[in-house]
Amino acid sequence: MTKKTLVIDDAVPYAKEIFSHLGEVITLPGRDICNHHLLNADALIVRSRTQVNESLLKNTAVKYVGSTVVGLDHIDQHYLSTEGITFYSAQGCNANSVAEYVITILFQLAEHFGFDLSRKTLAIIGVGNVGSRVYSKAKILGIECLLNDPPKIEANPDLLLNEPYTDLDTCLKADIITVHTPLTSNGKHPTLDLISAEKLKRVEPHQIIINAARGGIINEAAWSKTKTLANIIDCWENEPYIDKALYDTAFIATPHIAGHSLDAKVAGSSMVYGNLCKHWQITPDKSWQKALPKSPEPIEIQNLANKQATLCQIFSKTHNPQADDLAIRSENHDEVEKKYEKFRRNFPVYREWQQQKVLLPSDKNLCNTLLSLGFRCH
Ligand SMILES: NC(=O)C1=CN([C@@H]2O[C@H](COP(=O)(O)OP(=O)(O)OC[C@H]3O[C@@H](n4cnc5c(N)ncnc54)[C@H](O)[C@@H]3O)[C@@H](O)[C@H]2O)C=CC1
Ligand SMILES: O=C(O)C(=O)[C@H](O)COP(=O)(O)O
Repeated sequence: MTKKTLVIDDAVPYAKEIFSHLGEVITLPGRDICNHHLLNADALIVRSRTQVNESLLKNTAVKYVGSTVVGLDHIDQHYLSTEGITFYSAQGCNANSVAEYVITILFQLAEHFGFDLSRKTLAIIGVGNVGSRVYSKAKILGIECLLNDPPKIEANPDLLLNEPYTDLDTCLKADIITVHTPLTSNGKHPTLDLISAEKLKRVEPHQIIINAARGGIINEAAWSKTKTLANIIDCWENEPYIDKALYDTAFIATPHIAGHSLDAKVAGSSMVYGNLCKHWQITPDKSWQKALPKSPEPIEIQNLANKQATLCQIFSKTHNPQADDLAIRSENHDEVEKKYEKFRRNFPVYREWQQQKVLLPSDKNLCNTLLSLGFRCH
């Protein structure tokens, strides 16, 4: 059997450890992968920075494309299927990471502005892998939610009976609005400009808007002119050349890192690896898992005034999006754009809640909440 060649985005962690037993592994920055690198490649494994389309793949040997992330807007799936190229993407791999980012920020906002989250409504638009995890965590934390997901309701109308699904306009009246849809411009429920300039006119100054899904779902030009209590932006149009006016409005602006926990990245790689082994009918080799780091040191907490403050402290110790904001923040916008990709390519390692142990004083209620959220308590 001839040795296979795999071209892999160098931001795929443990690419060599995981994939080398399948063939020769060539790693390249995702944005730099070009047609000529793929002429003799059997498989291409990407994250979100490689546009996978005809101009990339024409006349190459590639017969398998794996994406270790979730968004599909950079993949021309129609082209892949007409050319008989197998495609797999690691759906759900980073859902916990994004949900933890959103929940941490909600607690940071509550502490900063001095409000009680249990008195606010949270609208979740797009209730798939990420949105449903935001919902389940918010429920555990006593936050009232509204949900919007027309494709999901069409497939399963019974959801309306038991869950707080409603229309988009009602969701847009919630205190906090967070979007978790894909970016799509076709089909029955396109999301490009879903929260349009017209819809943003009805947003009021006490509201909070979060976009950790994709730039373009919320109309950026209109959003930057909309008065809100806080804007949280992780995903932007034209990354890394992000809109200065919108950036200047952000309470927290991060460079598309909500899904960047180590656990999410490794899950993405591992899912693609499992699928490729199946596709090539090769028995998977799990020895790469020895290369993974151990769980982090336990989190020690101080007794704070109330449960919300204590949870904010714990969440922020697992991963603090405000530090990611500071890492790229500058008065000089050109500087922000320069730092944007550099920071995400050298992103500090952090672990999800399921890997975290909290050293707690004897507070049963707090401990039960943390256990329900996936933490371990000691
Ligand atoms: N910031 C980051 O690092 C990350 C961002 N993402 C983005 O978040 C998006 C969501 O991720 P997942 O939950 O894993 O995807 P998913 O496919 O599991 O869920 C998306 C949900 O949105 C719903 N939806 C589609 N069109 C809609 C519309 N017009 N209105 C309301 N709902 C609609 C779908 O029915 C589905 O339930 C991804 O497509 C990706 O663009 C995902 C992971 C990491
Ligand atoms: O899964 C997705 O979709 C995302 O947005 C990823 O978190 C993006 O990760 P990168 O490939 O851009 O590091």
